[in-house]
Amino acid sequence: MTVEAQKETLGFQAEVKQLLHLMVHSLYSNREIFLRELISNSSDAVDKLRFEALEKPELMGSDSELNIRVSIDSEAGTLTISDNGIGMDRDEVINNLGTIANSGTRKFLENMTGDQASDSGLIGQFGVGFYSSFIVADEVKVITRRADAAEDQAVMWDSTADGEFTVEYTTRSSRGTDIILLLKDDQKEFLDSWKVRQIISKYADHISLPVIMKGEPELDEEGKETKPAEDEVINKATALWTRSKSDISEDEYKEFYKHVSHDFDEPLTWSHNKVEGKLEYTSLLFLPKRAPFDLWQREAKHGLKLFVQRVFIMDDAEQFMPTYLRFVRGIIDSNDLPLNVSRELLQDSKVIDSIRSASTKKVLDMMKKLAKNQPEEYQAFWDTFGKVLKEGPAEDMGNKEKIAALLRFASTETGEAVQNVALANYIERMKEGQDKIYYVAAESHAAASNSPHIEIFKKKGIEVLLLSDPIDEWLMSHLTDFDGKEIVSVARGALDLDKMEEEKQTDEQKAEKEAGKKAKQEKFESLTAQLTKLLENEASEVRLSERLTDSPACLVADENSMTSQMERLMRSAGQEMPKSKPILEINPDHPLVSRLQDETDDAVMGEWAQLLLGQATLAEGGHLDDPAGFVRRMNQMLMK
Ligand SMILES: Nc1ncnc2c1ncn2[C@@H]1O[C@H](COP(=O)(O)OP(=O)(O)OP(=O)(O)O)[C@@H](O)[C@H]1O
Repeated sequence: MTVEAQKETLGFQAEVKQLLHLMVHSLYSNREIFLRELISNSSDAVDKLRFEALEKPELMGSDSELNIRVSIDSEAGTLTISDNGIGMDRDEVINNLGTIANSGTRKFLENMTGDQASDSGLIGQFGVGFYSSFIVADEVKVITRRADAAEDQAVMWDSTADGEFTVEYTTRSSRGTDIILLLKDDQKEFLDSWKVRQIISKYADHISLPVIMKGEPELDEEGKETKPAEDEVINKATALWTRSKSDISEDEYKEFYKHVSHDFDEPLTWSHNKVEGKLEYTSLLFLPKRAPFDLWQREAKHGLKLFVQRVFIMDDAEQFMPTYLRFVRGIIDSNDLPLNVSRELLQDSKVIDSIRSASTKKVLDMMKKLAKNQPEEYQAFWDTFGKVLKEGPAEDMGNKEKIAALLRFASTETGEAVQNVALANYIERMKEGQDKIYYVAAESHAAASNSPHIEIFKKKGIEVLLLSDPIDEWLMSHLTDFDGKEIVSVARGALDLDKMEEEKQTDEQKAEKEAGKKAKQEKFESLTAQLTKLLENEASEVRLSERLTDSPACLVADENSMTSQMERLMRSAGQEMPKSKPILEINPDHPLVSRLQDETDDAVMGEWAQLLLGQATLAEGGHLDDPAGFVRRMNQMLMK
């Protein structure tokens, strides 16, 4: 059958042009990676073929020796990477090699500033893939025939990266893809067979497919060929995870990570496990160093690569990792799942549940080990992924204690905004008689560390964890204790700090203190009652505070209700929330409050009540319902 070529010229999507330009300029110093990317694509294409051939063996046909071939034509100045994988049809060629399908990547590119220096740093954050060919080539031709194509029908794609590409029909004798690179004048080093071999061993040892090159022919003294060149397999060509751990070098693990994750950077650490017994599977799990650009996008893909008996089944099998570990990359190779397993089947399978639960534990253990043995690396990891890990206690009750041990917080003890205090550190430093872990949550670190709620804690030298990530209140609502110690907000309920001291006190001292407290209560009884009445629409109660030393007033939540910080969060997340009434606590030792004792004018008292409430709201980062009214009252009082 002859097919008309039907040649058409198409423009690259704007983002592709941007990407090409940026890539050629920013990856120049690392240009040999184009070979890694192309071999990686070929390996994926062969994986896809194997998978599709499970159902349709005719796709494999007689050409079942799957491999990748790299060939050099010094005269033509071309380097060609060929595979006998799945191939592409015309539509696939146009979509895959002319646009960027991933909406996350597109959005990411839209955010580029156009400033080469700062954008260069960003480019490594997502896989550069096929387009990296243009770092070394002036022109790239792709000839590809899909495994299910009619007869020898193939497609040729051709571009010089000048904003356009052409596609036309052509022929290819068998299924698969050739990527033909016409090397730039100053990139002829990639025509050197020795150099290319070196790069292949460096980047492709972990790939299970053989990467083949032609060797040199044997010549006699006169230069006549006595034995033709033979095929040589350049890489180790066994799936890395099937090899024994002691055989695999650190560099091989690192390269494998780059292959599965499309990350440019090395991984932080990894865990390679062969599980035998009731279930048989291998897992190889990596913690990345750097957050992927789409860590916070809901639709972002995540999960592990799934293999069944060495056959690639799918990417992004998110069923193997809980959402709070969505940054983990790697593979699972199971011997127990059927080869025709589908995403739907993964949803409810006992095998998946056990692999997921064991792998989750492995990851948590890997983090624990990192925290213990390489605290600096762990800190960097925490700074990058801590906010994600904080989703853990709510999502995974079973591992709550393990996750809690991995959490890090800012604290009054360090005086810094860095989150580097573990709950275990806190417990070690607890005061004699202290049985609770205290925290304050606010909108910013500054608001937390200057919060009136922690004044008494500072005075008594009791450590308070300072929480200011939006997720913190949510986290704490699921993390009510650690290592047998209750975790409590200093902005909720009554404080019982006195109990701590009471143990050391004589009965007389206790009685004296109790009497002092009682006297104060009585002295201020009518004031608190009057204020409670005046603020009946805004506060559930006005009472004397035990937490304040410097500020005149603060708001506290009742033992069972949400703190105002939590309410604000829920509202900003679009939740309808009835406004709950907080308790207003006033400081009997503050001059402003003692002066109020003498106030006789009811109207003035009303203004004072509003001022106290207003400043307590502001001090914890809240918003006033009537800010102009507050300013007016304040100015009035100042003038007096
Ligand atoms: N050798 C090949 N055989 C078949 N399809 C291929 C081949 N090379 C590329 N493709 C197709 O083109 C698509 C785009 O490739 P490209 O390398 O740009 O991105 P990717 O591999 O999807 O991801 P990344 O950019 O992270 O590498 C691939 O997803 C694949 O569908």
